[in-house]
Amino acid sequence: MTAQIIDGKAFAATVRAKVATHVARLKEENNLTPGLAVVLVGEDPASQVYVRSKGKQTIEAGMKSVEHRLDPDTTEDALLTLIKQLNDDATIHGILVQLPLPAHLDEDLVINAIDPAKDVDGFHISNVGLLGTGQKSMVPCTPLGCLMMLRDHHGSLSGLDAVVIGRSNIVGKPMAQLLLGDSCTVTIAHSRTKDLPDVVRRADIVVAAVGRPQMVPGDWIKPGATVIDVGINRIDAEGGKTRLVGDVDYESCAAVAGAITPVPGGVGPMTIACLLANTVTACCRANGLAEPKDLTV
Ligand SMILES: NC(=O)C1=CN([C@@H]2O[C@H](COP(=O)(O)OP(=O)(O)OC[C@H]3O[C@@H](n4cnc5c(N)ncnc54)[C@H](OP(=O)(O)O)[C@@H]3O)[C@@H](O)[C@H]2O)C=CC1
Ligand SMILES: Nc1nc(=O)c2c([nH]1)NC[C@@H]1CN(c3ccc(C(=O)N[C@@H](CCC(=O)O)C(=O)O)cc3)C=[N+]21
Repeated sequence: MTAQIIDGKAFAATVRAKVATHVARLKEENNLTPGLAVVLVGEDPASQVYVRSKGKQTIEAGMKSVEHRLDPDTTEDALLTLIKQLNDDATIHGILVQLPLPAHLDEDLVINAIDPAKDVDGFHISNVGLLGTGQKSMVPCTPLGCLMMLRDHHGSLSGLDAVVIGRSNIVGKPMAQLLLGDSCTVTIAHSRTKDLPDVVRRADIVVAAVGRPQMVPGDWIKPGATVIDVGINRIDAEGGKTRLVGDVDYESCAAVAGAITPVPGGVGPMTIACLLANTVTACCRANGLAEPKDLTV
């Protein structure tokens, strides 16, 4: 079997077009412009690329984009002061602090200082708790993008066996919550999991969020399964160049899977589209307006 390619890049473009429609409507009817602030501490080159493309796509959707690039040695107090300013700024509806932060900054403390209503990443403890109990929250962008592609491909996910490889707070755990919410039977695997190949072989849905280039080979995949590759890894390529690969070995997995997301062009673009969608949702909630129903389902 050769897997169907799930085109995250094209899907994300349709989400961004809907976002742009809602942004235009908010401007026209309510004189509102959704605003997103991105905070980057330090000079990690990969992070700078993400921040640039988030900023560009935010503006293309008609929204306000604000970027704060801070020195790598920024103090916790200075960062918390900036977050308070953004919390108090009525023109800013979404705040994203790029992770990971430099080691001298307490990530939990910083994330939990963001107003949960503006926490478009969905990482604040209050949003994590709401998601875990099935209540309305801000849903983390990467898992949300994965869920949208899965629902689009499968229709119902009810009763399917899903394995999430990785248990980070930003991808693995919220991904598992969303799959459980859609009535999958969910297994969360991690670095201590026994017999990972056997665990993965049982899955109808495999979500790989490990951070290890091409770690999952095709012979771990049940024939016909759906493979969602969250990994973004830059590896050396021929001619002294580099290229992006995921956490699964694309060629061998695509030969057995029923469907697979590519890297690049899969989960990454959906993450940014969901970030814009969450910002529109936050803007509507902040102004007591009905929130769009067609953005993230
Ligand atoms: N496309 C996108 O939009 C995004 C992509 N990413 C990418 O997704 C990947 C994962 O990111 P993130 O969740 O932040 O990473 P983390 O490093 O925070 O978590 C990695 C997880 O993988 C597990 N793991 C590591 N090695 C193994 C192994 N050999 N076998 C099984 N499990 C293992 C770890 O287990 P343990 O807990 O036991 O250590 C951990 O739970 C990265 O490539 C990252 O770049 C991340 C965010 C967004
Ligand atoms: N608070 C926070 N929220 C995040 O959502 C967050 C973060 N911190 N830290 C870093 C990770 C990583 N991440 C990506 C988003 C989009 C692409 C993306 O669009 N990738 C393109 C390729 C980009 C390229 O060519 O470099 C693709 O996969 O097609 C990748 C990675 C969000 N993250």
